[in-house]
Amino acid sequence: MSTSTDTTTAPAATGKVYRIGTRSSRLAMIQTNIVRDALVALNPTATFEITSMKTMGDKDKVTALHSFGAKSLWTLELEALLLEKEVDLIVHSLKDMPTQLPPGCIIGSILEREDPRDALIMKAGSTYKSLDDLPAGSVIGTSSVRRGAQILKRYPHLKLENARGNVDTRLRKLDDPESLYSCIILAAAGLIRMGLQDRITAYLSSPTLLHAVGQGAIGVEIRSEDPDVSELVKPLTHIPTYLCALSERQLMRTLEGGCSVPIGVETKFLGEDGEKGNRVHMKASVSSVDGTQSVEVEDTLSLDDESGLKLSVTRAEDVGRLMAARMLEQGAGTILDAIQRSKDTDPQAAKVAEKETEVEEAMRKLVEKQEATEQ
Ligand SMILES: NCc1[nH]cc(CCC(=O)O)c1CC(=O)O
Repeated sequence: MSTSTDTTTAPAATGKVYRIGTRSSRLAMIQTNIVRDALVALNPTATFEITSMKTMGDKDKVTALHSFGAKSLWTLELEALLLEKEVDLIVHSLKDMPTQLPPGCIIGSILEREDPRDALIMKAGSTYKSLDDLPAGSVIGTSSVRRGAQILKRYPHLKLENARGNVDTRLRKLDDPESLYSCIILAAAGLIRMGLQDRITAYLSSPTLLHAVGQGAIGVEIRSEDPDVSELVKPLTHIPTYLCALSERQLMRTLEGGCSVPIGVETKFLGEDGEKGNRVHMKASVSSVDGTQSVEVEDTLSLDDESGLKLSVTRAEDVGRLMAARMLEQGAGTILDAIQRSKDTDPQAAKVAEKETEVEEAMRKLVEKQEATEQ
């Protein structure tokens, strides 16, 4: 396994040492530095080391894996390091964290969300300003079924083409005069954090495009049996982001039968509002891959339970579960089943299934090893 370690804080004589795991992409490193800087500020005598690595998602160029959202591509090898105590915490884009974490791993903290919207980026030198301006047949670079499905719904005359690679790579491919792309769509959050906000031509949001579950938030994963690290990272949590993220992740958990589907969301924490109490406003959609069918729901729901307990985590998850149930009542199940079937008959499905089996096998070994060390 190729990892690199960089110690930038001088060890304090009495301080503890914590190791932070991350992917090695530029965005992942920027987000890890945000977490480390916040930890250093709160724990000036502790030392934080960063261990970075390439995950399967960084290495594997099989587009189908990504468009199908094969599980744990970005997280599994890092979770192995966590369970083996090679690192004490992992910094992820929350969007890339599966809704089911391996046994022994939990979310320790969710930091304040950057702008969660998607962003439209025109090719360098383009005079077009919005999706509406693009002539029929223009090519949008995206490998995301969520983005593709929602775009096709409103812009059936536009064409989608896969665009793989990290943010810098995708921008380079877009600007290559030889490339087919008129534009690409990326998360605004990544661009903003990388100082590339100048590249954003337009922000996309409902009704055109609902963002991904967890988009724009940073998640910190820790061992479930590590009260010390749990206490360390807890103060980094931004409560409104945390509650919205829990609702979104529960919605996804309830809808997906293990496969990744075009689910879009927009969630807003409305805060303490006198008699109305703490509420969350959620919009959610699920679309067929070609954009011809979709189910959308929207509501404002209370987070205060009957006992008067404020801001309960359980209630946040209930919101997601309830919204998912409403979507299923309105026929989301038919869309989800069709996606599952197309996944099974896709020529690349065998390759995806093979990779998923590999991931599951690796996960099983990891858990077995973990259980053995606990006995
Ligand atoms: N692996 C894709 C990924 N995961 C997180 C981000 C951006 C940051 C975020 O959404 O939190 C991206 C790139 C993108 O969608 O543009």
